[in-house]
Amino acid sequence: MNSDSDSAASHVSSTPPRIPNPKPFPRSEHKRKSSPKSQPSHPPTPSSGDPPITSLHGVPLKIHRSSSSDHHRSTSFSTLFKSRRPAFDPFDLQSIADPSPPKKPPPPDRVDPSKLHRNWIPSSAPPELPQKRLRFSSEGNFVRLNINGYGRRHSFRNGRKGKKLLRFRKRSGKPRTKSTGENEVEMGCLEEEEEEEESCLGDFQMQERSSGFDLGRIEEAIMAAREDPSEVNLLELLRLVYGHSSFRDGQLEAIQKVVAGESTMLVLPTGAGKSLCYQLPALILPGVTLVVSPLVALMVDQLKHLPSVIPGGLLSSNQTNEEASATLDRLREGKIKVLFVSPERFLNKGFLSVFGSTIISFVAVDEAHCISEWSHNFRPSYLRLRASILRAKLNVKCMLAMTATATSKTLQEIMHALEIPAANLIQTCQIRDNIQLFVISSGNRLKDLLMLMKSSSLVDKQSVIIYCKFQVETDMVTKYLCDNNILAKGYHSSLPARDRNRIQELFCSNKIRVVVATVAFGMGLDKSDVDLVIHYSLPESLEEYVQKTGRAGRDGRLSFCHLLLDDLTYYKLRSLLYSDGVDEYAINKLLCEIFSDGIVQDGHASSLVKESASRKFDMKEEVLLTILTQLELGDVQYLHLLPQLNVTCTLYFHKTSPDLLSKKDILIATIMKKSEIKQGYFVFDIPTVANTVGITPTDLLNKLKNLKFMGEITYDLKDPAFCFTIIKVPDDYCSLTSRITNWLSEVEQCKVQKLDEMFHVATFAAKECPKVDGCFDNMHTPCIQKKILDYFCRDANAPSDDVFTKMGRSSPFLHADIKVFLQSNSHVKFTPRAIARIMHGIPSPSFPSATWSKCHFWERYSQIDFAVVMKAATSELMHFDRKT
Ligand SMILES: Nc1ncnc2c1ncn2[C@@H]1O[C@H](COP(=O)(O)OP(=O)(O)OP(=O)(O)O)[C@@H](O)[C@H]1O
Repeated sequence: MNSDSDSAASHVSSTPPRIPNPKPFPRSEHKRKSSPKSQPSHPPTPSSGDPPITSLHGVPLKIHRSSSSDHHRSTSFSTLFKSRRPAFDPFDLQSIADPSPPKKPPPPDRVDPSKLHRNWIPSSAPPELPQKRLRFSSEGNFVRLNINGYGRRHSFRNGRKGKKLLRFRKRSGKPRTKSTGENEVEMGCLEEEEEEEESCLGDFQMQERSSGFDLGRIEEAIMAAREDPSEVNLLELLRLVYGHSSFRDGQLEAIQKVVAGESTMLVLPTGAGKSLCYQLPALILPGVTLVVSPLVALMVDQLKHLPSVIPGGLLSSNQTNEEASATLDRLREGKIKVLFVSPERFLNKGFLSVFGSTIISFVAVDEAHCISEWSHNFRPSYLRLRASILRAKLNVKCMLAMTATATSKTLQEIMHALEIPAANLIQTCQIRDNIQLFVISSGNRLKDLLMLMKSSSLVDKQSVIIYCKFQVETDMVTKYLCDNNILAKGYHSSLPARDRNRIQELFCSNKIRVVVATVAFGMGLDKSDVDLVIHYSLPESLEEYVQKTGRAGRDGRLSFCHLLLDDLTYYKLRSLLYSDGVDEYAINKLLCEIFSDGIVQDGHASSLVKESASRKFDMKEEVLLTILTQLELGDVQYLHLLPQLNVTCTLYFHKTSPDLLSKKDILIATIMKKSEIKQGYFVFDIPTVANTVGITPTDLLNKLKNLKFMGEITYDLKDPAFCFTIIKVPDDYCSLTSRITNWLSEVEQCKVQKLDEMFHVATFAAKECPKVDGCFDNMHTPCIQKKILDYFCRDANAPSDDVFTKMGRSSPFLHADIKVFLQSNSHVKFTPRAIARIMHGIPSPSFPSATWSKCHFWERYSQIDFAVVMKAATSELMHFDRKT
């Protein structure tokens, strides 16, 4: 069964698996075709279009640049914008929404770039014209005011700020070219860049004139707030940059703390304005601000919505080398003030070293609950975000952790990891009081949904999101509504990015009224007037419930959230929570494989091919990654994770014969020695060859890329793998195994408990609420809010109550059925967990649903507690005699 998710790397995420390979920069066909990433399938010919790549401290970079002006052009916004421009087709959106013949649009490539937001992500969405947005209209080149405290700058025609700018520069500790007349001297030194720069300045001044805004005032306000972050000074900056007249709850306090360099924990409800709390300090403080975000889509969205006076950039694992190196170039040139990074980036030594002497003013951790395994959405890669690590590697002293939903236990863990003092917790109520909460106990959710949508109180709601758990459900509900004359669009992560963007755009511009979506919809969605959210499926935790209901009423108007409660969904979700569990013996086997060499060899790279390891140990790839991350970041560091790679390489020679080339190149000689010949081609394992030559697998790949660029070779890569180097071999495998097993099972238990609590709250509202104190009919805002408050504020260290569960504790036929199942599959080796999964209808890597869902017992015991089925399976396996 397909489910959507916001996570690729969290087996402990209560949200389903992430959008497969989300593309931060969907590009035009033209560009895609010429992408160096697309490998020819059979023996490919060398492509002269591929740029030569090398690495700087492990960060892939282009090596060939014809001149510094070329270089500048390749990284400037306007060039990036122009090069991606053809992909954008704003009028296509129009044509969908508006059946009347479209007015003839101006050709896309003639759209005036000066009207585009500098943080606009080309081709992912149409450019928003400045006058349509709340943002201040001084879109453009504010970076040239040198608010970063480093980099080049211009003398402005308004002739302001020369002295202050000079002072920033001294503070940032960057070398200067000359001690006097700095602006003129620097511009003189950079003649080749002058032309481009001047034209940008022209755009900038044109915008400045058209907006009638004096940018000097922003700069003055920044200076004033930097020197004295008083409410008055910060309000002035807020007004100038955002046009808002006051701070919302929690914002001022958070901003003041961060500007003062104090690490802060900020818990504000969805849509309450958390972004502002890192954007304003980023603008005020000298240096770069890193914003860590779990999702590429979220980063892209946040980058797009950065006010243009805050130049931003993005680095994620899914970027092409060109995109990453363009961003790094801009970073080095001081053209980035806020850099969005995925947590995986902290794996990469090259990434860490790229900052060099750049000051990082603070690190903002968005969706900070992902740090805690007790949250509803833990991500192993967030384990890297520890104050000690950030301090040691990046000299970062101040952290801002932000989340919309976290229990006391989760908060405690985040604050511990990021060393945030208890006094610096800023928290407001996690659910906004303009949302009315309804629960309907439903025997037939489809019918009830239709009745709801046609009810007189909801029929006029203009903006509706219906959340489903599974993609198939999304499609089915959409069709049902359409068949019943309610126009709706389905949205899930399997839709092409272009369609997803289009639906989101049309929804945001009120051209689609109803979207039926999985959790993939809503990440970073900043639509203020959603007036109805319907949970077609039970959320997996109160955190998820709060987060999704928070999509409604962001404009403060009264909005409505309905939950359709049915027991079958609860059973299904509860079963699925057991799909990540692992047995102690499987972890032991995995550890033996990871440490199979038994010794530590400096810099020696090992790998674990994801698919085969996953099948061999019957563990999902996400679980494997979690265990590896624990081995890196637990109490003892056993290994160091390297970037993930495709490790099997098939080589094709083109210009020079293999023998001749191997005489000239030691790498080719080693490859030939270490290769197997398959169908006449050399096939080798990248880490093995890299270890023999004494380089890292990433460096080896870069060398191959160079040879490819020279036309000597082409190659195919396959077998995605986790790569790592061993730092320490465990002294005691048994205790390490049991520690990891216990930890994973506690995490699993925690997730089950969260679902039980959600179900309990919904069931109470639907069936037990005495309907006093404001609750009536299906409206249960008071009682649900009270329970949510209890849940989030519960003492972190108090033993958790045994939450009521509806799961059956026994069944008269369970043992007999397991016996029959074992007899009819006597040729297969089962573990108790594997049997229990089949009885609950949960697929696993070794027992996929394609094979096992045909079995008579598949899902038969999904209403009996998983632990009970597993216990019965253990007992039957012990007594099972394969010969009978
Ligand atoms: N002080 C303010 N006054 C008026 N509007 C504000 C203020 N602060 C933020 N906003 C607006 O509130 C909206 C939501 O802000 P933002 O996206 O930062 O919320 P968020 O808390 O990050 O939400 P989410 O949890 O969904 O990411 C934005 O449109 C923003 O412009």
